[in-house]
Amino acid sequence: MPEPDPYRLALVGPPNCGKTSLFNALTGARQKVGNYAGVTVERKVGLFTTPAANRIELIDLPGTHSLRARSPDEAVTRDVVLGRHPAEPAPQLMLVVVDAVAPRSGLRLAMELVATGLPMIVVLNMIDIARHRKIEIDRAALQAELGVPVVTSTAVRKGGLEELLTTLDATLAEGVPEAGPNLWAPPDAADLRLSHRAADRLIARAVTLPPEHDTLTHRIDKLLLHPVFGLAFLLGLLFVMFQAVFSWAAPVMDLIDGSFTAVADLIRAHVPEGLVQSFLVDAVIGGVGGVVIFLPQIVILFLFILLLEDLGYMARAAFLMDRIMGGAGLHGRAFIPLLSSFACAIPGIMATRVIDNPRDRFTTILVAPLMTCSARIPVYTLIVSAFIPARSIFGIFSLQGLVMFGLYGAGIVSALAVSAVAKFLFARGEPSPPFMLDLPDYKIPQGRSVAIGLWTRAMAFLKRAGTTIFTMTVVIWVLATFPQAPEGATQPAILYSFAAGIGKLLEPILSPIGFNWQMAVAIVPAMAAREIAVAGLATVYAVSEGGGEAVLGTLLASQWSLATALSFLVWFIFAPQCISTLAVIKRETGSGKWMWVTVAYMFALAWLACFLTYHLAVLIGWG
Ligand SMILES: Nc1nc2c(ncn2[C@@H]2O[C@H](COP(=O)(O)OP(=O)(O)OP(=O)(O)O)[C@@H](O)[C@H]2O)c(=O)[nH]1
Ligand SMILES: [Mg+2]
Repeated sequence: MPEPDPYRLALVGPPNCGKTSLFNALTGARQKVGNYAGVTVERKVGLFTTPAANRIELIDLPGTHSLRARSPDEAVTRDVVLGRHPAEPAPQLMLVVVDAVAPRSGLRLAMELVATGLPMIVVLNMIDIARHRKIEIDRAALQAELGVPVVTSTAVRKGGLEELLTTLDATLAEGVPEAGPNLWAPPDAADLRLSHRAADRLIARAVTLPPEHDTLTHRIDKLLLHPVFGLAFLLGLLFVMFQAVFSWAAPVMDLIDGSFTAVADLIRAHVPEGLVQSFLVDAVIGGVGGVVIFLPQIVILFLFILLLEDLGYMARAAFLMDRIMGGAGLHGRAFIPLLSSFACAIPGIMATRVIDNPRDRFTTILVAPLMTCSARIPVYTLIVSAFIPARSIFGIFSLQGLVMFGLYGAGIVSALAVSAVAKFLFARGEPSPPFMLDLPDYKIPQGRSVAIGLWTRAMAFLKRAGTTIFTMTVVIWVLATFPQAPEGATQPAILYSFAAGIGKLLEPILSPIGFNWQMAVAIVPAMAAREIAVAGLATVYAVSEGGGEAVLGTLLASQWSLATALSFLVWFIFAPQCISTLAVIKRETGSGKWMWVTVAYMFALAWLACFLTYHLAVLIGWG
C-alpha cells in the first residue's frame, strides 16, 4: 500500500520570531538562523514524523509583518500562504509563530491570517525569555479570541517542542479541518489602522507586561547606539576582527604548512622524479594545499560574523551606518547584505531580497561584489606576507594587519563611491521611504548553532578546495607542463608550454598594469574561484622552478617588484573574479543586463585602478 501523502504545514510569522529555529528543531535541518530580521529569504522544505507517526512536510518561510507583501522575500510567504506559488500548493495547516516577548506583530499577523480560511495553530515561541522577564500571557483568552489552539515553545531548547507536537497530533487525529473560504484582501490604510487597534485590544486583554522596562538590552544600547561612541565601537570591532583573522590564525597555518611540506618531502623521497612527482607536489600539494592552509583564517572570520549575528549586533551596526550609507545612496537595509558579503557575495546578494524598492535593491546588488569576500583572503594574505615587512606599529598593530585592514577599507569605500555614482545616474523616482528597523533583544549565542555554522562553512571551503580548486589546478598544471620542452632546448621548459602561450597572448592587456604572463595564467582560471589564483601561481612557479623547495611567498618576493604586487592586490579588490556571483546576480535581478553592467564596471575599475597603482608605485621607486 503506498504511504499517504504527508500533511503540508507552513511556518508563518514576523521576522526573527524563531521560525527557522523551530524548523531546524522539528526536521533536524541546519538552515541558517540569526538574531536579526531577514535571515530566511526563500522557502525551505523539510520532512519529519510526529510522535503519533503523522508524516509532515514542513515549509519554512521568510518572515513578514503582513500578507500585504512589499519585498521579494515577503512575496514568497504571501504566495505560498495564498496558494499562488507556482511550485507549492497552499499548506493544509499553518503554524503561526509569535515572539512571546514582543507578541504584537505576531498576533496582528495571526488575526490577519484568520481571513485566509486556513486552519492554524498559534505558537508562542521564546517562552523561556518571556517567563524570565515575567511577561504573562493568558492563553485561554488568546484561544477564545482567535478561535484557534495556542501553544508555547522554546525552539532552541531540547524538549521545548513537546506541547506543540502533542497539540499537532491531537489536531491531526481529528482530521485537519477543511480550509474555509479565503476572504483575505489586501488591506488599505484604514484596514491597517483597524487591525492595529484590534491587536492592541487583544494584547491589552491577554498579555501582562512587567512594570519596569529598563532591560539589559536598553542599557547596552545606550552605549552601543550612541552616535559617537557607538560608531567608534563598531570601527574598533571591525579592526579587531581583521587583526584577529590575520594574527590569531598564524600559528595554526604554520602547523598546516609544516605538515604539507613534510608530505611533499616524503613524496620527493619515494616517488621518482618526473611527471607523477611533479603532479603530486606541484599541483596537489602546492596548489590545493596552498589554499587549504587558509582554513584557519576563514574559520576565524566566520566565527566573528556568526557571533555578531547571534548576539543581535548586526541590526545595531546597520542602524549606526544608516546615515553614512544613506549619504552614498544606499538604503539602511543594505547594511546586512553588504556585511554578509564579507563572507561571500552570494548570500549577500540573496539577502537583498528584504529591500522592497527595486532601485535600492539593484544598487546594493551592484556593489556587493566589492566587499571583501573570504575567497580574497588567501590572495591578500599571500601577497601581503610576501611583500609587506612583518613590523609592528606603536608596538601593538602589525603592519601586515594594517594593510589587510586597508584592503578591506578600499572595498568598502569603493562600494560607497560606486553606489553614490549609481544614485546620481538613476536619481529618478521618489526617495525611498525611511528605514524602519527592528532592533532585536541581545541574546547569548547558542554554542551549538555557532558550532554547526562554523562546521558548515569550513566543510564548504574544503569541498571547494577538493572540487573546483583541485580541478582548475590540475588544468593549470597540464597547461604548464605540456607540451614539454623539445630535445636540446635552451630555455626553461615552461616557456614551451600552453600556459606560456596563453599568458603571452594576454600580455598586451596586462603588461600596462604590471602583470607578467604567469599572473595571466593564474587570474584567468581564477574566474571560477578567486583562491585559484594562489593555487595557480603556486603551480606555475613550482613547475617553472623545477619543483624547487622555495615557499611561494619567498619566490614571488624574488620575482615581482613591489609595484607589481600592489597592482595584483588592487586587481583582486575590484575585478569580478567569480562566475557564481555573476550567475546569482543574473538570477536575482531576473535579467542578464545587471550582470553585464557588473562585469563591465568591475573590470574597467580594476584595470584603471591597477594602472594607476602600478605607475604610481613605479614613480615612487617601487618598480
Ligand atoms: N531563547 C530563545 N531564543 C530563540 C528561540 N527561538 C529562536 N531563538 C533565537 O532567536 C533568533 C531568531 O531565530 P530564527 O529562527 O532565525 O528566526 P526566524 O523567524 O527564522 O527569522 P527570519 O528568518 O529572519 O524571519 C536566533 O538568534 C535564535 O537563536 C527560543 O525559543 N528561545
Ligand atoms: Mg528564518
